Amino acid sequence: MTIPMVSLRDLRKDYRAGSDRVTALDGVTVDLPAGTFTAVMGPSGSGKSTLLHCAAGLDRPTSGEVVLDGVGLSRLDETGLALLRRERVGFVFQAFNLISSLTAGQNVGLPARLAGRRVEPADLDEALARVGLADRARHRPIELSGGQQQRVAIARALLNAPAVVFADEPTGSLDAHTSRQVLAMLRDLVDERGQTIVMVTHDPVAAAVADQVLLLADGRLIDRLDSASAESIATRMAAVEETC
Ligand SMILES: Nc1ncnc2c1ncn2[C@@H]1O[C@H](COP(=O)(O)OP(=O)(O)OP(=O)(O)O)[C@@H](O)[C@H]1O
Repeated sequence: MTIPMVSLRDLRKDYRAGSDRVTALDGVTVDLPAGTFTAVMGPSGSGKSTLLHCAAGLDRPTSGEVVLDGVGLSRLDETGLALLRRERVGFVFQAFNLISSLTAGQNVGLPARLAGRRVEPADLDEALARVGLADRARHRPIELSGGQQQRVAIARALLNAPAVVFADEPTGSLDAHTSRQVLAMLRDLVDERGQTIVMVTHDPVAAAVADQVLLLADGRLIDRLDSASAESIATRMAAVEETC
């Protein structure tokens, strides 16, 4: 039996804006097995980012439970959550969020240094080598292409050997060719290192790289596609958009 790396149990998230209440997640239950690549798709406002944020311990659900790498997040206080995010979770965002005055290597090591940890140069070199940028450690972000900058951000996310990497539209600001390279690299991390990845995307081509695609609509998990092609994902998405 495959052990889930991330379990979402009846996850619900309500936001209050004045007297209005928005239900962003409406009872999502799903297991994401270790060493698999999951894409989260759905129309705008369907709850994708909310799901990612709750699953990663960046936000707390209104009710329900997240179990990440065996740890129930509801029993952690804010310090515990911050520690879990730092030690067990890697983040990759659409905007690469690199510091322009620092080299690629320094960017990769920055979160660990800020957390007060000593970072060995060999670990930085290895993290950059893993994303194919061994020869770019001393380059600043402006001297790197968009795809290379995103790979630096991925190396940064991998430095602590996180249990799960959460990626929010990681290819959203890349062209099709560069996007394919970054996706292929994420796929390799899953296949060769057993990394667990959860990625929010609007792009069926990106989602097709995943092992499973979770489809959200109105905060509910309405479908799960396994090893689906970009065409079948696009067709299913179009049908969902039509009914929304
Ligand atoms: N901080 C907030 N306060 C109030 N409502 C919010 C807040 N964050 C999200 N929402 C609402 O919750 C719902 C889900 O939002 P979410 O950002 O998770 O959707 P999404 O699927 O990621 O959308 P998109 O694809 O457009 O980024 C939306 O109706 C949104 O307006």
